[in-house]
Amino acid sequence: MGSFILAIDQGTTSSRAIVFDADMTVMAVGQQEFPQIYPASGWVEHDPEAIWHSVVATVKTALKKAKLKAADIAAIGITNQRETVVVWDRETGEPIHNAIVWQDRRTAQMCQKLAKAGHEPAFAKKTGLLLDPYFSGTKLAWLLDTVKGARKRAEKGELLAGTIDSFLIWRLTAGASHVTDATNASRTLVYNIAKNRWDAELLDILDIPAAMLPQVKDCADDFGATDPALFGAAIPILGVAGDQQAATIGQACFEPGMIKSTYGTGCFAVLNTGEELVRSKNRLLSTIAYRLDGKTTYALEGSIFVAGAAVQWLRDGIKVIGKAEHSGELAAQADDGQEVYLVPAFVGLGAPHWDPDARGAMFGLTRNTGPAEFARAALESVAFQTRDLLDAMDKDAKGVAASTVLRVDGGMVASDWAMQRLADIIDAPVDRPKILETTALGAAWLAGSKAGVWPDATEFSRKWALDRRFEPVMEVVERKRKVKGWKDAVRRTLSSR
Ligand SMILES: Nc1ncnc2c1ncn2[C@@H]1O[C@H](COP(=O)(O)OP(=O)(O)O)[C@@H](O)[C@H]1O
Ligand SMILES: O=P(O)(O)OC[C@H](O)CO
Repeated sequence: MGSFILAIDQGTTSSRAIVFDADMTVMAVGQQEFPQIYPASGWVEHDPEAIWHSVVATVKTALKKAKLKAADIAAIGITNQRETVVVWDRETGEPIHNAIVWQDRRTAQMCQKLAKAGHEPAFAKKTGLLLDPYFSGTKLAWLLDTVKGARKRAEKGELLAGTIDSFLIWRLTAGASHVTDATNASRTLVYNIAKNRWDAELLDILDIPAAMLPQVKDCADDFGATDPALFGAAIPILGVAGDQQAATIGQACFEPGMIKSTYGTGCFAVLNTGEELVRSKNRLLSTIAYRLDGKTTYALEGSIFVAGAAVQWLRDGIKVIGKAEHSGELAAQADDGQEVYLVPAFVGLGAPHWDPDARGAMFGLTRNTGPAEFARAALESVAFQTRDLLDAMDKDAKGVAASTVLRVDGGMVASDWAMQRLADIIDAPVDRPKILETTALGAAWLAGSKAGVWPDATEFSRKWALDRRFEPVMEVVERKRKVKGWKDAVRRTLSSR
């Protein structure tokens, strides 16, 4: 057996495969973007075949770049965009529909109906989540309601369902393994996080046949082995976690009270609450941080749907920048005298507002407003939203968030300007680690420690290394004025329902 670890990071906009050596150093990266499909306003889909091909291609690229063979890899760790759901045929492995992506709002009405019927408390108590279209449950119900004959076929055991990890493992193992891990299960709206099992009552409410769901495993576990025909030899899959939980692990947030915030397409702040399942009174999510050796560690999570996506909008939507990395430079040129706010509710608002019907808005525009003010407003919106999450966490977890440094990662943290503004707005230090592939690192640690080639959590935590700390420098008066302006902008953007 080799000593290298391969992480597959299947994200919202691209798939990545990363080879790490036994010292946890990145040796090679394969990356491929795939198309986003927007069939209607607020709808977002992915072609599961495009995802599958991108994963196989990036694994091959990473192995080639690292000059390694499949037999050199000790284990694979998989991490993935969460909540996105696929239904496929057990015999052929073919999906019956495109994957419905976490950002998709098509089940907003279904969620409203369920809430009106009085079901929200049961969902919240058992899953730690809210009745929002974000989660997999109502998306799966929609597929069963909409694709002809799907529910009957699912009842007969002909169709299987799963989040992206589950679909990939099914394909990687040539149909030998229909499994998922506890973190991915905790995002489905039908998994009881206190009892650690699929919940019969919730499945019944959504009319989802239990037979189509995967077996739920620990995050470091035996998930099956890859079909030798794919990469030349069978490789064991020993680690799986949803990408935000994998980033929590990769940032070594193993102690209660530690927080990481990841800035990819969206932004997800996760606070480790230890073995205690903390219930939020401020509309945050209770979720599973990880489950190791049968022991569950819980977290409070704040989920923002648009972070790096606001930078993509600057680049692809209004075309004021040519590349994402130009956004900070442009924002730095903005006129201090103009107070321009962007509330990027392009797909509604997530925590703590949970308003699927809100849509984006800008405030404070004048004749002088130009590209620089748009760029600053987009980057600042990410900082303001993070502040809202940390405020909510602080209330739920009794002052813990206020006393903690924020560990950050994800594509957007490459921007020094955005990170400095984040520290200024949240009024706390922001730590950027040396390894920015934190999500992949977390998945690799799960697989590597299970395979016995990587160290335990304590040693892994010791190796976490700081690249740069951003300290807040903004004047108190300016921060207060800006935060007040933001709150006002959000109030005016929320839908009236
Ligand atoms: N230098 C930068 N400044 C600001 N935003 C950036 C920068 N580089 C990348 N981004 C943003 O980061 C996001 C990509 O991050 P990534 O972690 O790869 O996301 P995902 O896993 O959601 O696909 C994109 O939305 C992009 O606009
Ligand atoms: O693909 P990312 O990094 O934007 O993460 C997506 C989240 O898992 C959605 O919950």
